[in-house]
Amino acid sequence: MPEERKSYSLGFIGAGNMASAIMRGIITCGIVHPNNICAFDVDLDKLNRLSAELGIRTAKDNCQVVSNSDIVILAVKPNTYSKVLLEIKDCLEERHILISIAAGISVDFIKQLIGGRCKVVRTMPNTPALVGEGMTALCTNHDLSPKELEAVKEILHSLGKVEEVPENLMDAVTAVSGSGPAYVAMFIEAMADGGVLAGLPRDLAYRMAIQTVIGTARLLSEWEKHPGEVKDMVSSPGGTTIEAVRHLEKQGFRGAVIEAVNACALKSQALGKTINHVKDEKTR
Ligand SMILES: NC(=O)C1=CN([C@@H]2O[C@H](COP(=O)(O)OP(=O)(O)OC[C@H]3O[C@@H](n4cnc5c(N)ncnc54)[C@H](OP(=O)(O)O)[C@@H]3O)[C@@H](O)[C@H]2O)C=CC1
Ligand SMILES: O=C(O)[C@@H]1CCC=N1
Repeated sequence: MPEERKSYSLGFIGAGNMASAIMRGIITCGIVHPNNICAFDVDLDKLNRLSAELGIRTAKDNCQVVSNSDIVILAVKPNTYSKVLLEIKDCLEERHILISIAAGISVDFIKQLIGGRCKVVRTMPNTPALVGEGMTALCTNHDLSPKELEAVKEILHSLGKVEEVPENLMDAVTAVSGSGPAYVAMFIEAMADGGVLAGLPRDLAYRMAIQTVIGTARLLSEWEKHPGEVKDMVSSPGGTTIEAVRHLEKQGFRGAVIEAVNACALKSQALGKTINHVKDEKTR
């Protein structure tokens, strides 16, 4: 549907896991043509493979990504942000919108490094963007014009659901939706392992565990049920489920998840502090 495609061009600095998930989401949804997507990655093999697969353009360096784009997504690891921002600073113009997807990095930090040369938006996407079921948090931002905000939201909506949150919640968001796919995948793996222990063939155990998570998530989302209500619906008195629930409680299942999410949020916070510290040293 070319008529629905937008005229803005998108640039990616870094073409790793999250960049490729976002690109695939956007291209599948059809809102930006691959010809209007340009990327650079220091790992040229990775960049060229992705370009061959998705039909996106490649740049010779990060500055060329910026010059070729209206909206630039910074998809490198948080500890590479300072280096890349200093590298692209002089290529940035007022027309550019820089989208950060990094854990722990604040809008202020980015703006300071680039000397406020363009608008900056902080987001936290997640990998289910690959299949259009992403959850992206977007920081409330008063910098952007309504039209610019609409363009950014359109890109994020093509990846799945979007929630606007104040920036002070971004570490918690990272801990729930940003990193969450890893915990859910571990749960599915463990559930399938349990199934194999009980005699199921491996592939059948995975299919059943995956569909059970998809189905339960849809039930919670579409019927707006409380999770405890769904647990109660499944647990017959003296039955099989309550036996499993008892074991999960005994092994500290919920406590382990709560502690893991909290540790992740603290790590995101600490990451931000360390990086700000490094930046202070550099610019002193
Ligand atoms: N993975 C996830 O699920 C999520 C990640 N994020 C955020 O996304 C960002 C990227 O993470 P992720 O995709 O997992 O990381 P990856 O390591 O998969 O991707 C980063 C890519 O950037 C490349 N790179 C390193 N230095 C430069 C440079 N100077 N210029 C251009 N490219 C460079 C890396 O190459 P090389 O490997 O050779 O160093 C790598 O290919 C992070 O900030 C993370 O916090 C946010 C939400 C979810
Ligand atoms: O593990 C990380 O640091 C990134 C941030 C959110 C998901 N992955």
